[in-house]
Amino acid sequence: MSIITLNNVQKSFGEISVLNDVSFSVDKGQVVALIGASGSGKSTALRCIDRLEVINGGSIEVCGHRVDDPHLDLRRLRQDVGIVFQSYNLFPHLTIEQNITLGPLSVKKQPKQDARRLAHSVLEQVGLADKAESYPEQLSGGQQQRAAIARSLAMKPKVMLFDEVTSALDPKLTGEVLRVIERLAGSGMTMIMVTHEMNFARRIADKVVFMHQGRVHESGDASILQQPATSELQDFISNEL
Ligand SMILES: Nc1ncnc2c1ncn2[C@@H]1O[C@H](COP(=O)(O)OP(=O)(O)OP(=O)(O)O)[C@@H](O)[C@H]1O
Repeated sequence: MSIITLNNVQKSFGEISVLNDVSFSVDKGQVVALIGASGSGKSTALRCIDRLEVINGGSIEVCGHRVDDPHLDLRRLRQDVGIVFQSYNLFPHLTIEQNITLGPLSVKKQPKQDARRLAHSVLEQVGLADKAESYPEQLSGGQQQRAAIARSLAMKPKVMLFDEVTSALDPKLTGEVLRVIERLAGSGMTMIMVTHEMNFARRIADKVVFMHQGRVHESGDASILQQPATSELQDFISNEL
């Protein structure tokens, strides 16, 4: 059963058409790798799913929310959809625990004790149980990114969107973050990840969506990375490896 559906999505910035007739769906529990060259529209597609961008045509449905509906309840959408970016966006003046409890306290109005308990459980999940009292600047990039993932998880999202979350990290820190994402995928979380980590995509993606010039050019299970049907995907993979 699909939990995310994009149907003929169009998105332009002024005169520039960035997404053309983009359609794909994600089933509950599926891990989707969204791949493609720089500028092919991957981040824009992800941002449209969370209504950080408003689409110009087509439709998007996520966890039962019609994202293109002008009367969409944004707060409810954002509770169901967690999104993590390349830049961790943690508040520098708050401890890791305070960063994580902010959403549960202010959006979900959870009692403080419950929010703290939750923070410790999600920090444990990402291997940062001992960093609750630290400030972001005291953490490595990989640790900050894992804290950002924990912050998203504290909102108990039904789906997670990852936008090139390891692009700013060196290989060792990248590995730490990918292991957290892999564990999350193993626990049944539905996710879309925009990634340039082809080996990672090959290992954990149930479905690969290859974008080229604002269109879904090829999609299928991870075997398309081994045997691409189109020369564009073939070229892309050769350049990435
Ligand atoms: N807010 C914006 N205003 C104008 N143009 C934009 C905006 N956001 C994205 N674009 C343009 O849309 C196109 C697609 O960008 P997008 O970031 O979605 O690509 P991408 O595939 O994620 O690339 P990358 O791998 O480099 O992040 C690019 O040409 C970009 O310049």
